[in-house]
Amino acid sequence: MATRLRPSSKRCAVIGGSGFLGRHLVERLMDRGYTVNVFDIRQAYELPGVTFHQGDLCDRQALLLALKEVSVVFHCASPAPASDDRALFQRVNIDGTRTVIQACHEAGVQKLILTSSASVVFEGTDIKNGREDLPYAKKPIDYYTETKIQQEKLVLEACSKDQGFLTVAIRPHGIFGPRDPQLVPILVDTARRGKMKFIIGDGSNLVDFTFVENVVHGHILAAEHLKADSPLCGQAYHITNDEPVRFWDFMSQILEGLGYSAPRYHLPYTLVYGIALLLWLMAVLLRPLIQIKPTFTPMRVALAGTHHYYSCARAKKDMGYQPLVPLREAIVRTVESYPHLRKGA
Ligand SMILES: NC(=O)C1=CN([C@@H]2O[C@H](COP(=O)(O)OP(=O)(O)OC[C@H]3O[C@@H](n4cnc5c(N)ncnc54)[C@H](OP(=O)(O)O)[C@@H]3O)[C@@H](O)[C@H]2O)C=CC1
Ligand SMILES: CC(C)=CCC[C@@H](C)[C@H]1CC[C@H]2C3=C(CC[C@]12C)[C@@]1(C)CCC(=O)C[C@@H]1CC3
Repeated sequence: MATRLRPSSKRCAVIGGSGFLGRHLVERLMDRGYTVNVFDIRQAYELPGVTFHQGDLCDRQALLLALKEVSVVFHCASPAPASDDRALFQRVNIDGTRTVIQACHEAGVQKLILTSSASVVFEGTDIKNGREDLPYAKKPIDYYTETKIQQEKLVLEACSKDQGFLTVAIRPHGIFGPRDPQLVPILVDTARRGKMKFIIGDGSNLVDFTFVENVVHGHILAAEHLKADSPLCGQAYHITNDEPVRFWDFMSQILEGLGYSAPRYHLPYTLVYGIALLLWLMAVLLRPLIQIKPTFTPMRVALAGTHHYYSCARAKKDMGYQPLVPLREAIVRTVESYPHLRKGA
């Protein structure tokens, strides 16, 4: 058992602090005068004043070193959804999160803020202005999301005012911004391969895309408002840009901003979904012989062709959340941050 030292309320740890969201969070916390420990499986950068602890969050002893004298823990580590590795999702998101909670108890941590996902309620069919009281998806869209559901339940159930251990879950949706290794790079790669010509469905489906700085703002507000007498204890909060946008308009703005053509031709949703399902089945059947990674998975087609946007009224009411960066400015700043992905670069 580690020796308990008195935690300072401005000393925090960011598990997953080398990742896309984690690094933005670390930078903002530093600006706000926090002392930050980063715990991550890799060290991606160096920042004066930040202490790095490299390790696997499933390793309790390694975690304990990073949580010494820490009062607030942000847990935003996860294997990438695209890794499609069931055993890894189970080990890191479920078993690892149990280890994080246990280590927090042992180190005397007072608050745990989990980065969950709005997709925990998404089953591949329309969600319009979804609130946090929607039930968890019975059939989650993929195994990553299934483990995000279990992870969120573990963290919220661990909230105990009696033990002085308070927890809250932030559910962002479609995070984007500078240094994102997913959204813009996938989009540009698809365009460069000549596959961004088609709009799935009629193109009117609304989706939340959330600028990374707004997601960070939601996390810090949650940490600062999480108190024993506050409504945040053991609750989940949607954090979005609060400006649902047509999925295909958003994609087109990013593509055109980087010099690529926007998709123009429409394909029926059911047709594309059916083809994606078929390709996915073939990939599964052929897996022992050859590894195929189709661009059009059923999950991606569902994300691209349905409405999925969420209300953040609860976050506004309980923690005074308002997005700091509007969508238009966020898109411009994102496009400008990827000069190497411009057409012809
Ligand atoms: N990006 C998005 O649109 C959304 C993300 N989220 C959630 O936000 C969080 C952050 O996502 P994002 O920043 O995009 O992801 P990243 O992959 O950029 O960051 C996650 C970080 O966690 C690290 N990590 C993975 N496994 C472990 C482990 N066992 N021990 C320690 N560190 C580990 C990763 O290392 P490595 O890269 O080597 O794996 C990476 O540095 C995640 O929980 C994700 O589920 C929720 C909704 C939307
Ligand atoms: C709102 C939300 C949850 C976004 C998450 C990010 C990714 C899942 C998307 C980022 C780029 C998207 C994309 C497609 C699907 C969803 C993304 C991967 C397509 C593969 C959908 C089918 C196409 O026609 C091409 C798209 C490329 C970009």
